[in-house]
Amino acid sequence: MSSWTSCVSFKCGNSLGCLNKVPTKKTDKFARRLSFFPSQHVKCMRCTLDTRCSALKGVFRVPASAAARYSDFSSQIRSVLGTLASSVVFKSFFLIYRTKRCVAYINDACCHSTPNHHPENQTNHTTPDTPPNLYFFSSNPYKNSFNSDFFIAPISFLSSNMAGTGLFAEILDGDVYRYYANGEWKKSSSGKSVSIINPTTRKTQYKVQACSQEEVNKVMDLAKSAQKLWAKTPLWKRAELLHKAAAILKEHKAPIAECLVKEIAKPAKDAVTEVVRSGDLVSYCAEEGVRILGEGKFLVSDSFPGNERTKYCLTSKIPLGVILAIPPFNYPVNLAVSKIAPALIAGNSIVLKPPTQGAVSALHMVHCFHLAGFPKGLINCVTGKGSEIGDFLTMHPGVNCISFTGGDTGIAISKKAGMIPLQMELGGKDACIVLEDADLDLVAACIIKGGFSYSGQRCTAVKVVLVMESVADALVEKVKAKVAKLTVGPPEDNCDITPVVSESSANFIEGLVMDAKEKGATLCQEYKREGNLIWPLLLDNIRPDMRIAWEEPFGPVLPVIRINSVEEGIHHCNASNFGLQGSVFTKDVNKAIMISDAMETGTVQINSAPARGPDHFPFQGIKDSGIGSQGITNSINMMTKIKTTVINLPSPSYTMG
Ligand SMILES: NC(=O)C1=CN([C@@H]2O[C@H](COP(=O)(O)OP(=O)(O)OC[C@H]3O[C@@H](n4cnc5c(N)ncnc54)[C@H](OP(=O)(O)O)[C@@H]3O)[C@@H](O)[C@H]2O)C=CC1
Ligand SMILES: O=C(O)[C@H](O)COP(=O)(O)O
Repeated sequence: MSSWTSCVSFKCGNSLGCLNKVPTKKTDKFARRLSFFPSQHVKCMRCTLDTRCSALKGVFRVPASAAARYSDFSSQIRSVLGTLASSVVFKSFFLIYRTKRCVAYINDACCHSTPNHHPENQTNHTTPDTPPNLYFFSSNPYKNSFNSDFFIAPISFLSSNMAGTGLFAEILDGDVYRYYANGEWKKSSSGKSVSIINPTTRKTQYKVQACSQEEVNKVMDLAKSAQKLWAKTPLWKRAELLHKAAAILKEHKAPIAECLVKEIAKPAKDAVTEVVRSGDLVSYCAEEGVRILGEGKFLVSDSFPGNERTKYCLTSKIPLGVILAIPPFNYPVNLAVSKIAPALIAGNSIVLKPPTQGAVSALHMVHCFHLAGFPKGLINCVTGKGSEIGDFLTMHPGVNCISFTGGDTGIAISKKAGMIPLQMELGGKDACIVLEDADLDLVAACIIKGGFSYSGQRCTAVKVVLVMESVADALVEKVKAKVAKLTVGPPEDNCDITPVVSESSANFIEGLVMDAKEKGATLCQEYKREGNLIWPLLLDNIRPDMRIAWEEPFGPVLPVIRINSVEEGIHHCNASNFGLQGSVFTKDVNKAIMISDAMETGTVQINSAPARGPDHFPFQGIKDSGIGSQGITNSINMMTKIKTTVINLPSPSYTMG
């Protein structure tokens, strides 16, 4: 059976100007109306990232194996459109219906060339590679020049826009995504899969292979052999491949972003940003690697007391071997490439274990590296639940270094791992100390961006505000006004606040809110939750006996503690078991430096919210927030070891050195 996935797609764009405003909810309803498709065969792949009025707004995918059943759907789709037309909310479909030119093409490989020069219609609409049963239905917004209301979209149009199709089709086996080993996409012999739940719909969105321990063993062997050859590959060639991977990644930002929207409910625009940022990180890493790995050290012996210059010491950085990379759900692409790219440029191989929520985004990203042409076995990606294969991976004797980002799991890993270098980026309770002289408008803006972007699910999110009592009322009012403007809803609609990653996460956040409420906190907004969606909430008058004063909610709820002195703020910050980032807002630079010195965190931001980026800045946590430092340069260095060669001379030489 061909691995092609057949498609039924529609556009709700036309040249009459109303369609860009059609809320995506309507496309969902439209999907449901197509009830003649059994639900297991239909996935609504809303494609709202592209805001052109003519952009593809919805695609229904039908497995090739089931496609034959729908060969008579043309008349049915017409009748669905007819029904929809009776409803004013389906304005766009109404317009389409009124034209009565609704056409569906079935197995139609005929050519509808597009004479006009609009960029969208530049592609050749001949479909010689059309797989059997490719159904495509779409309105043509440029009917004046095209002289028809519908056209067959080229395969390439779909390929570059949808997860698991076109170039990405080979990573999917039926409805389960494959894992990647030895340069091939594979099905696990375990016969088991792991479901990925869409945080918005709370239904299974994707499935990935549950890799077995035997498969992990095999992957480790492959990675070990591939690394030996890769270490002998010239640095410029390693860099060249990384640049290629970066370009492919950025070119395919749309399907990867689509996965991020579906798997982790990242707002669509932020999802695209994550992919682009990741491509940039990979390129920067290639350049930085060429610079810093191209240099070594030359030492002479006579600088140490009692020595003549009879020894020349050459130092260089060599790879560690196999790097195990484990990123968290919230940046499954960016925090994966921040480990993969430094590892590869430094001559290491990679075994990636993506987070379950985010695994499909990561698999698409890995495919971009595959397409770039890296040697077989150098990059591998095993999927499965961390709770099931995590220990086996982290304690595997084939692993030479672990680069992990996540929560307390990292503390447990550090206790179990062998004598290998560890890079741990863990949780945080990033405090924001606000002094009396601070620019409160700036503070309020930073608190909103820092505390609520991606619904607070960032390790660097502002997680507690420590504000001087004298300005607390004014600040709380300003933040409240901004919270009221945050949009709440599905990630497809680019809302500011989207559902948190899981029901258990939402329950945990709710527990923190209820604890604070019972102990007398002031809820500045009404607490509201629907499924995994929690409305943004500012909690004022938080006291140290409340859990939320210390625990990391990883959600859109932000505690405010009123303080009476700077020392009180510093004390609260330092009493935390976390030490990732902190920030201080004041116009007095001397005070800012003093406070920065006193805060026991890896980074202090002066007059801005905590942030990891730009990605070449050093990034580290102390205490329970981590071990070691990230950031491109530090990660490359961390993934190497120093090798020295000493040339012993028969007699002192002062000609060199
Ligand atoms: N300091 C930093 O840079 C950052 C820290 N974080 C922190 O991460 C947390 C949220 O991320 P989240 O993904 O929930 O974190 P988790 O610690 O739950 O998971 C992180 C990764 O570890 C895997 N994992 C789970 N159990 C094991 C195990 N026994 N052995 C090995 N790997 C395992 C997970 O896989 P699976 O999904 O299959 O369980 C996932 O890939 C927050 O605390 C946040 O602060 C997040 C981003 C950045
Ligand atoms: O995982 C996280 O939370 C990221 O490290 C945050 O990155 P950012 O601060 O650059 O968004």
